Amino acid sequence: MSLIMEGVCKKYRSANKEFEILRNVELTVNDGEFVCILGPSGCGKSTLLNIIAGFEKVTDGKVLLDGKEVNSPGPDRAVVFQEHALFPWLKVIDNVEFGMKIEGVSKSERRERALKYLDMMHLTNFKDCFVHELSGGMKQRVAIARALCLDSNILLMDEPFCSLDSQTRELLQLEVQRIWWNTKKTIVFITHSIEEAVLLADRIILMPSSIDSQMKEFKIQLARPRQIGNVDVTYMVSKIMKELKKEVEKVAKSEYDEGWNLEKDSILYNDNNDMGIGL
Ligand SMILES: Nc1ncnc2c1ncn2[C@@H]1O[C@H](COP(=O)(O)OP(=O)(O)OP(=O)(O)O)[C@@H](O)[C@H]1O
Repeated sequence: MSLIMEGVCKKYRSANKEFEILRNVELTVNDGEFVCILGPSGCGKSTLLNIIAGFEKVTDGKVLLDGKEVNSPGPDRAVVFQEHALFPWLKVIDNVEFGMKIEGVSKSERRERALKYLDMMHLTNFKDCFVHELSGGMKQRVAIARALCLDSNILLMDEPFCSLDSQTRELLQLEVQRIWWNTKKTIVFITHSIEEAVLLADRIILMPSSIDSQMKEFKIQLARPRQIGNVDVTYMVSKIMKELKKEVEKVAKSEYDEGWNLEKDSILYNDNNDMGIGL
């Protein structure tokens, strides 16, 4: 399923003030493509994803899924959030079945699909547990299984691994690559981690700090599965890091003062800062 954003603008109004978050966003995600979205904090990544999900309305422009305009949430899009958002009073399997129940999927089919995706996420032995009995990584795997069960064509993921430790994160990055490989779903994935984006994406979109600037795009044409530390991965990470640093610096300048400079003012870049021989 292809996704097209045409001239998308988003403004929020609060206390009689208007805040322009997105201006004339043009974005195409092809059928089966894995796109990661990077950008400095507050640049509008979640807003963009929420618009695609149908949780937020555009102020101007439109979002098309296979040519059909998106105005509200729908079964063609499943979302995985930063926090797992599971129901603590339901068992794992009931959490996974919940979305399908809302959609009116029959009981037997619900169970069949839930077991299939719990198996895919290596959670079969935990299907009868309650949420508090699971680790953070397991909870997020349940959330992914719940999203996959909906059999949507597009999977929208908003920093799904940001609250996990690095080992669990690496495991889930592998799982997501495997799922994408097996299901060929179109995935839009927001992250703050350049490494994560380079490991996962076919294409990375770097959102600018200012709505006056254009988005930048990086094609990641590396063989999979990709590994952190691989020379080509490291090269792409440093290339994108340079661009992201510029955007982060712009945000810092606007939040601190115009004279602020990453190289000059950051303790790690300043030769005059004696941090001791232990560092
Ligand atoms: N409902 C809302 N009403 C008013 N302003 C909002 C609303 N939602 C988001 N914003 C503002 O829009 C801007 C973009 O927010 P958004 O969460 O999309 O950014 P982000 O790039 O995802 O940030 P982060 O990386 O920190 O999660 C922020 O300045 C935020 O305060």
